[in-house]
Amino acid sequence: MAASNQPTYPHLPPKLILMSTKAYFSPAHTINYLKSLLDPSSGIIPLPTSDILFGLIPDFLSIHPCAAILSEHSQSTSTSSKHPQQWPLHLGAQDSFWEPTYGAYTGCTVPAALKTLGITIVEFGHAERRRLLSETDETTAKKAAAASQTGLIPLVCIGELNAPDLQGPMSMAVGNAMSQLTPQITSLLSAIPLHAPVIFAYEPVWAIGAAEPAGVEFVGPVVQAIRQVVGKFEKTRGRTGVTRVVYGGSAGPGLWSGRTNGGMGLGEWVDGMFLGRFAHRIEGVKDVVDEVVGSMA
Ligand SMILES: O=C(CO)COP(=O)(O)O
Repeated sequence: MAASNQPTYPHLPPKLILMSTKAYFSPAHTINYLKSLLDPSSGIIPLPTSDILFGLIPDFLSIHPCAAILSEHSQSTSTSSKHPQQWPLHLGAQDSFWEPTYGAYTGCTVPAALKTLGITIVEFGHAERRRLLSETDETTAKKAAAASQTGLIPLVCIGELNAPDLQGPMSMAVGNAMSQLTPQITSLLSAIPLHAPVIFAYEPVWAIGAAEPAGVEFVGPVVQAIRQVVGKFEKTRGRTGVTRVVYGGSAGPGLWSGRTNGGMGLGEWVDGMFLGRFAHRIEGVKDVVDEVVGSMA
């Protein structure tokens, strides 16, 4: 019987807490940061990994030593499986090339190489890459397709450019955002295998690197509309893969639970959080983890 060349994918739990260090840290800093996350005194690890995916997405130079640390950590704490999916946190990459495997692609990192290190998630289409490197929906979809074909989970950033006008009707604000988000979603879903899992990171471009995240009263209905676009695609095109939607853009402690937002918690709307600057302090990560775990009790 011919071997199936359909890739298998890591389990995608219902809740996700993801952190990207972008290019903020030196490799030595990232290694110390990872060690702090893993240190029992931080009170973060272990998490119930079948319910929550906790993931760190470091820069490319730091990936190899981070993978070695995680592999060693899981060997010292477990007598059973040492598979990367049993590591205390998932390791992601901030990009990969649109060819799935090795070749003459100077300066590129192919998904096959990432997979050998235990990487499970690859981020694509971040607003910073779209702005600084002219990445488009098309290149994002091509890259995500190559990662999907390799059995990695694409984490695809989508977002509208301008802040909404909240003086007018909310339906209009959401509609304006969706006019930019819908093609970002459908071009991506059209490129990956129908059974491939995907994580969409809804990151309103105007809310990245800001003092405050976008308001829950706006993000909630936008995320609902994103899910409708995905649902329609599933119905009309036969998509069966799991889709999760997380929020990023100045996300930090208090947002999930609503503690800092008059009780309106984002946790009711999204499947997870994608942290940037507010993960730089280990205590901030611990706060967010506690909020997510607390909401699942
Ligand atoms: O872009 C982000 C995550 O990808 C969020 O970054 P900030 O939290 O720094 O806004």
